[in-house]
Amino acid sequence: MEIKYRKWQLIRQFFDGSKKYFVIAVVASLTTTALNSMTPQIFRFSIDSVLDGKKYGYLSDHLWILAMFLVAVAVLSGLSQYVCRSNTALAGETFAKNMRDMLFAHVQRLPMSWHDKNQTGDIIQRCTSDVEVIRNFVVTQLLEVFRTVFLIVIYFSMMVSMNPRLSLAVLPFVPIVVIYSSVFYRLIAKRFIEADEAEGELSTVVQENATGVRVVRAFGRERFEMERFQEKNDIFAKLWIRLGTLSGLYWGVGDLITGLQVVTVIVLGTVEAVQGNISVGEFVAFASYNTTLVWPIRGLGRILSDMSKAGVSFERVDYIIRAKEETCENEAVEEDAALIEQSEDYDIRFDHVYFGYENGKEVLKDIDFCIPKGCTFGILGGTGSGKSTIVQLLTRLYELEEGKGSIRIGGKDIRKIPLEKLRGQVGMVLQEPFLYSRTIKENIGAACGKPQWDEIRKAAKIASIDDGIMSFPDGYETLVGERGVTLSGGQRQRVAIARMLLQKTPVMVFDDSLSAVDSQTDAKIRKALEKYMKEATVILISHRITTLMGADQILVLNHGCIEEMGTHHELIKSGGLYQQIYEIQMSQDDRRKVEVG
Ligand SMILES: Nc1ncnc2c1ncn2[C@@H]1O[C@H](COP(=O)(O)OP(=O)(O)OP(=O)(O)O)[C@@H](O)[C@H]1O
Repeated sequence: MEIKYRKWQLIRQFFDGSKKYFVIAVVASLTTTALNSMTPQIFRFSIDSVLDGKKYGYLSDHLWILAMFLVAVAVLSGLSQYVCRSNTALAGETFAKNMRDMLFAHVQRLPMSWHDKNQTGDIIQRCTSDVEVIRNFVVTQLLEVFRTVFLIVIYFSMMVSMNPRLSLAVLPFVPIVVIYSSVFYRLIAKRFIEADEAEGELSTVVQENATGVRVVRAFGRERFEMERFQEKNDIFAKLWIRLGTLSGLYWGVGDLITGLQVVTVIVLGTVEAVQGNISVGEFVAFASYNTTLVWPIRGLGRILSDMSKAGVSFERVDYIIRAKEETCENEAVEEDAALIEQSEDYDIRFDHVYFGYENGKEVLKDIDFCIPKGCTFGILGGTGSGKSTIVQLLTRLYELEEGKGSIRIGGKDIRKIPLEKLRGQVGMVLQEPFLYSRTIKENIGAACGKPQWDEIRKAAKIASIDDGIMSFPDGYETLVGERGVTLSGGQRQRVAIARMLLQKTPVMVFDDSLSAVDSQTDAKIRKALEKYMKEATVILISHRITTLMGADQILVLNHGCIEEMGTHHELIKSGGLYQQIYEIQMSQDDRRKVEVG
């Protein structure tokens, strides 16, 4: 009950701003139906007047009045049809726009753990084709339901007024067709779910191949990917063929029932006419109402079957909407937000932190350290040791469970800091940074409101990418991505560093973000950064000891546990894991150069 109410609330929200168009469309549609119902009556009067010149007195002598009526009905019907269609389009598009806006805003706020579980292709499909199915049903088909019910009532009243007995013969066909349609609807609903899911899987394969085209080519996986696509495509096609066969059966049986309805009226109507219980004009009008009724009743079946599609699509959209946004829990009190903004103290403290992703495996165990404000803190560790997880927890991309330790910035538990404020304090450059398909200038300024041109240039210079950008014919206006130039891994990382520098956050995280540049450029960037970030707390994650050795403190992670911590010299002296990695990474000559330097 509560779920139904929630869904109803949701539909009402989608209807915001489009209700009046919908109401106008319904009124116009009913007006058209009422006007069209007059046409058979005009035929009836005309035919009976021709056959019996005295039947309708004055009207029988002036048939041109009926002709004028016919023209007036046609004009008014055309007008109301126009009003109906234009308002249906307005209602539909406003409704769909609301849905898309709401979905997009919600997806933006869903936690990383939700994104990990859901495939991009499937999310896209839910936000596009499913929205379209719902729009079509709620606006176009719901309108059709109103029109059909009104049509059945009004046409049937006309038929009863002309010949109740003949009307009784038609009556049983209405529930038969409606019941038959709803049984079909139940039958087909499950098949639609399967077909929709198959479409989602197909979209995912296409999306993965489009984004990972380089990997596919580099590993010669075209054949494998084609087979994978064909397999999904086969399943998809088979499901739709099955649906098509079922629909064919539905329409075939439906045709038979409605054919019987028409035949019944013609046979019984002829008998009634011969017996003089119905005039020829009335019989023609009756047959006309009956034939017109057949299709809308049949259409009800189609709407009901589309209802199953819309129901499935609504479920799929609601799956996204009901997912909890990341700000829902632990929403902070405003005072805490103000405190963190005013605070001069940005010490970062991990207090006995334990963490595992949703698959259950514990990734971090008893992580306990403190980074004093203004410090440069290095994190070294093998692949999968949990380095990125540490910084993802710091920015609450993943939430720490209650009782599994705490993380504090400036003495405030990060769960008590509103996400926007927290992420406004911690800038981050990832190992594989994402760049938008926009110009380089826009990419660098993306994290900042309205950056000045000289600030953009300065950030690019510190990140050692200014020369590279200026070497492109369009300089900073060069488009990046699918429609523009393809930047190398190192160039992308440096553009992302410049973007983060513009944010001017008190805490800066470099998550293996110099991995794709050579050692010399790495050193050059670090030197420029040192000068720039005097006040900032810097967290450097790297596999490369040369990147980290200048840090004030270095934490060595091993399988999610802190192995050791200290300055470069302390760690070398201790003869532990750090020293072993150092030995492996440095040749004798390198070591001498570094140590002397
Ligand atoms: N979103 C996720 N869902 C489930 N497991 C994850 C997720 N992200 C990382 N892991 C797992 O957590 C562990 C630590 O990953 P993490 O990315 O923190 O390691 P890392 O030290 O940064 O590795 P690398 O140096 O290769 O980037 C790995 O075993 C990884 O498979």
